[in-house]
Amino acid sequence: MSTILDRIKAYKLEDVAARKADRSFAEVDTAARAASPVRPFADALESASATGYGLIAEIKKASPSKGLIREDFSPRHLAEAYAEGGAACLSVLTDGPSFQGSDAHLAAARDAVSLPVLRKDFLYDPWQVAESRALGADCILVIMATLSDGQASELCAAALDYEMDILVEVHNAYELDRALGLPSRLMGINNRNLNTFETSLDVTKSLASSVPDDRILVTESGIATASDLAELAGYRARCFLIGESMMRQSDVSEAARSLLANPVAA
Ligand SMILES: O=P(O)(O)OC[C@@H](O)[C@@H](O)c1c[nH]c2ccccc12
Repeated sequence: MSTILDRIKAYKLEDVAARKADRSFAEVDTAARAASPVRPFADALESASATGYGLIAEIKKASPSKGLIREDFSPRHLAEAYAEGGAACLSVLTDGPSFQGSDAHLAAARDAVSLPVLRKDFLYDPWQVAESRALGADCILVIMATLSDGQASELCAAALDYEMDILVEVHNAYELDRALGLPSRLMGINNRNLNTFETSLDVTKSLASSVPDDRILVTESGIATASDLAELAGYRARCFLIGESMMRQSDVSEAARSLLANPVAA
């Protein structure tokens, strides 16, 4: 049976082939090298989480499991509101078919603020890393659940060549073990299984102790309340990637601010 992730991968590979046919690597690489300078993503999380929490606030309109999440959707205004609420970094969905995202959302959000930005999409080909940088992205996502070790290494090498940061994302011990061979400072534990879209904070609780101390642990998905953050902080997570629960509130500044208000001591 094909899973949600299988379906996404199938259309994404077609989409990438079409984009590559349209624009040579040389062209996109030139645009990447001329783009607005990289903003340090991992550094921003490291410094925010030294005393408080490091929040990666996500701009996401819809998802495959929930459908439309937020009607009133201006990436520029949302970026400003998140920055004002204390987010350290932004994450912007650029996938259209499943998340109603777009490349323009990322460009608009990044242009509105000075925060570093993660391109939240499904990357398979170094060409997409160049494209991400050309759009202004400061960090890419490397999803172990959908990549071979070789593909993951290639994506990381391309990101490092542009001096971008890399958020490697894992969901189980096997993926974590593979991810530890990659040159990334950021280790994301996705609480959501991308094949079934089932979400449980227990995923972070069970994997966190296997993440070496020299990696910045980021817990991702399904996080809704200040007590979720406090509970996960008990498993040494101090950086949080949060979308839906804030996107569902009318005042996203206040949503971010209240999650960050009372961090447990580091
Ligand atoms: O909206 P949530 O449950 O707070 O989750 C945010 C983020 O972790 C989630 O959007 C995500 C994590 N990894 C992904 C990979 C692809 C698409 C989306 C994601």
